[in-house]
Amino acid sequence: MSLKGILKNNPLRAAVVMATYVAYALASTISMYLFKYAINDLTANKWSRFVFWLLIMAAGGLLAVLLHALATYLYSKQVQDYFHQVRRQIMHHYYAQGTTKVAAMQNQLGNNLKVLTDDYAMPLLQVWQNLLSVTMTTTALFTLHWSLIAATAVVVVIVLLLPKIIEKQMGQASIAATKKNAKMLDTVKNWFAGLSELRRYKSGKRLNQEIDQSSQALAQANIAKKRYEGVSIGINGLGNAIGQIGIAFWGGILYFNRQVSLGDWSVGAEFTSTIFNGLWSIISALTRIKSTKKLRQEIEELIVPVADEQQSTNVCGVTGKNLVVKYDNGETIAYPDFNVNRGDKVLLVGDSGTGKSTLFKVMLGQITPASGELAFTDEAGRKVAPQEAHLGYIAQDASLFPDTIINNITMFSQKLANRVDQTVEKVGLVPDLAKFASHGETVIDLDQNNLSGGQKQKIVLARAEIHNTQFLLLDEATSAIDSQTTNAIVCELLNMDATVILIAHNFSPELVSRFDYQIHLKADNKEGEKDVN
Ligand SMILES: Nc1ncnc2c1ncn2[C@@H]1O[C@H](COP(=O)(O)OP(=O)(O)OP(=O)(O)O)[C@@H](O)[C@H]1O
Repeated sequence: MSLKGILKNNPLRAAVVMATYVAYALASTISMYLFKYAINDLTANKWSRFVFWLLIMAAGGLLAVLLHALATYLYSKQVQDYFHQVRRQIMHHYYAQGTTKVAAMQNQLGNNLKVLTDDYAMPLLQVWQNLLSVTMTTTALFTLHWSLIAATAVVVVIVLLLPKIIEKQMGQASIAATKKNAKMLDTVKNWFAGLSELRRYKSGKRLNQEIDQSSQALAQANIAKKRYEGVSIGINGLGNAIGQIGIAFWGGILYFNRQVSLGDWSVGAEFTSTIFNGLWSIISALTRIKSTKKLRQEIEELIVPVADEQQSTNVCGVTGKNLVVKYDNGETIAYPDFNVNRGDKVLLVGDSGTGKSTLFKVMLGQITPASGELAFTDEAGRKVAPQEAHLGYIAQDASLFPDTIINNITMFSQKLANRVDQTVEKVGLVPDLAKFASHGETVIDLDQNNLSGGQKQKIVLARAEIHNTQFLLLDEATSAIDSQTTNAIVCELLNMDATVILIAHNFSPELVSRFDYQIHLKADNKEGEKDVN
């Protein structure tokens, strides 16, 4: 996130924007300069010449307004195009990293880019615009009397030093406000995810408390930010006012000593005012730009090109040796050694809390074991590094997307469209689809929740089936499906070539006996054993 990035996004348009602002500054400075002649002609009673100068000034002013509007429009386009790219890169970063931090992502894509538009991109423009008008006005002022420049320079140094007083606090306040905003989004996400439960148990009070707390913290952070902004504006304004009055006074002395004309004095005062307003504007813009430094660094880290998804290899088997997982809270789970071969159908059992889901997380690379070894093998029996292993994972709460049921099964791959009918039959989804007017083309409405838990699970099972996943981990993936359909689905799974490891409770002994063997985790010493059927 940088000025270079904004300019490079469309170099030609950037050049036009800069040039248009130069033309704008030139037009407005010249029309201001002409006022000197208007005043001098007015004091010399030359009425028609006075009107002539005013008309020329009006034309210059109009031209300046048009140029300004055009340049501002083009610059906004430039910035929005750049931010569009940045958003894309951030999304790609999160996708490639496989992040699940939704609130952080929302904050980066929404709030933070808005802050950067207001406090970085627009202030940059403010700096450029005012830099031009200060430079041109200073040159014009020099033509009136050299000492006006010297006096201006003295006051400028004072004006430049003043904002240092508040700069650090401004930056900290800005960061605090963004952090509190992220916290607020997180709280909303975490608590509203369970809204129906909170309503069921009439726990609205607690929800209010939580939202209230983060909302208050955010409000306070925003107030603090505004307070520092206010103080900063006050300090700059004070310097500006002192400067203008001082220079007008000096111009007055020059006029009384007959060193400048009345026209010079009045235009000089106007120029000084432009210089101070311009400097004030540059300083406040720079202060705002500086306050976004950390935020820009954060975004910069998100937009550095990241490698595309890692190449993954289909795996068929897995072995675990002396595996131990340690959670931060000290919870330690030691696993029995296991060796799952290609095509094995394995039931992972054990009491609640013995570490079944944790073992899946280790296999999926979400948790790194404290010790021991986990190794995957591909079709040819070659070892595959865990980070490269391609596994199918089906959890209790199915991941669905707001698109058609068919697209949720094929995961948007047109190549698989011709196998959808056969697949939905295998997972028992046909009677469910018949209930919808648009059948497989029914769009899944994540807000309205137009599918039952069982239907969702069947869709995800169909997804794994149609993609011919060779290694399937199922964590209570049929918990919401009736027992008859579960039996049918499990039988279907057991007939597949794929290696299947399944966690399930309450399977009938008959169904259990169809698996090749069980890996049994035990609670007491967290050491388990393998029971072969
Ligand atoms: N993120 C975590 N931080 C700390 N401890 C955790 C975490 N996740 C799980 N645990 C603990 O690890 C142990 C195993 O949890 P896990 O979810 O793997 O059990 P499980 O056998 O799948 O249970 P269930 O059958 O109830 O789903 C539990 O005691 C749990 O409290």
